[in-house]
Amino acid sequence: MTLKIDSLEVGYGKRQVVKGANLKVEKGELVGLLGSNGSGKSTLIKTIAGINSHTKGSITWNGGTDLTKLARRDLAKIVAYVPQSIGLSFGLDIREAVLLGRTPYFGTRPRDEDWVHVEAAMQRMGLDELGDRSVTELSGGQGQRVLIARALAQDPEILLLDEPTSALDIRYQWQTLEVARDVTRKKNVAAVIAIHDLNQAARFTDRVVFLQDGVVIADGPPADVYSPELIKRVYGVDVELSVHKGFVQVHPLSDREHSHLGLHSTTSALGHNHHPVKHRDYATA
Ligand SMILES: Nc1ncnc2c1ncn2[C@@H]1O[C@H](COP(=O)(O)OP(=O)(O)OP(=O)(O)O)[C@@H](O)[C@H]1O
Repeated sequence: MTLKIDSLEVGYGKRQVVKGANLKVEKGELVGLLGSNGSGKSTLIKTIAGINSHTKGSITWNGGTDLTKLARRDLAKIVAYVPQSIGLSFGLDIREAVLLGRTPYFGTRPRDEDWVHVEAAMQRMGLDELGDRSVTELSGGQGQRVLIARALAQDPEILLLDEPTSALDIRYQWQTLEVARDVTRKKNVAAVIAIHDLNQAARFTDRVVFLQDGVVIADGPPADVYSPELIKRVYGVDVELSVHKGFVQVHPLSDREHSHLGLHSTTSALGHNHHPVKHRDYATA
């Protein structure tokens, strides 16, 4: 089963933002969506989630279901979306806010089964102690964890996470990425995560996709895709790469280090645990 995005075009008014993007995500795969600010990551994710509409191309699931044609309730049984910002409803406690993830499944009243999903999701996100607190009392990071729990309670086939760790402290950043990876694997979910931290993406995702100006310019496992040339092209930053505990890592160079090492060096300066990475070259657009 595959989420397939073909030649997708999305804009705001006359301005095109996603300009013919292609992407495939298999069940059980966590794909990191990378790219500079404004490259179109959120727009792409929101379009898959049915929030933005596209002007051209297609978004299909499982060999032919056109996600853009599904009724909202049916779409919500397949796709869960964790937005960048909080925007939680007033007057709800945390448990009720997480229960919103179950609304596609029940009629007027939640069933026992729905509460089981709610409690499990709250526990996963470390919210079980906070269940009765009002969502209006939460810190930014706690609110973000509620949104992730709501998406987990939804028990989706496709999980879309838009920078879910941006408000979290390091413990919950790692916990969230671990949960995203575990849910993807154990529940066989197709997951896309927009993320800025290249090193966390390398650590937790199966594949990374770089978006530049609304177009996918690189797609593959982080160790194959990351290169100083690509990162310079996307972010305008000189970096060197290393491998730490089996994961490719990116180290931005200061001007001084940069002139010392020379342009586009892949030589690690970080000691025994770090080894230079071979990389592909990408043609400039
Ligand atoms: N609601 C909107 N109306 C008009 N333009 C928008 C809207 N949302 C986003 N844009 C524009 O679309 C472009 C892509 O924005 P988008 O939020 O998709 O980028 P992004 O890659 O997610 O950025 P970031 O890394 O900063 O979150 C930007 O130029 C942005 O100004």
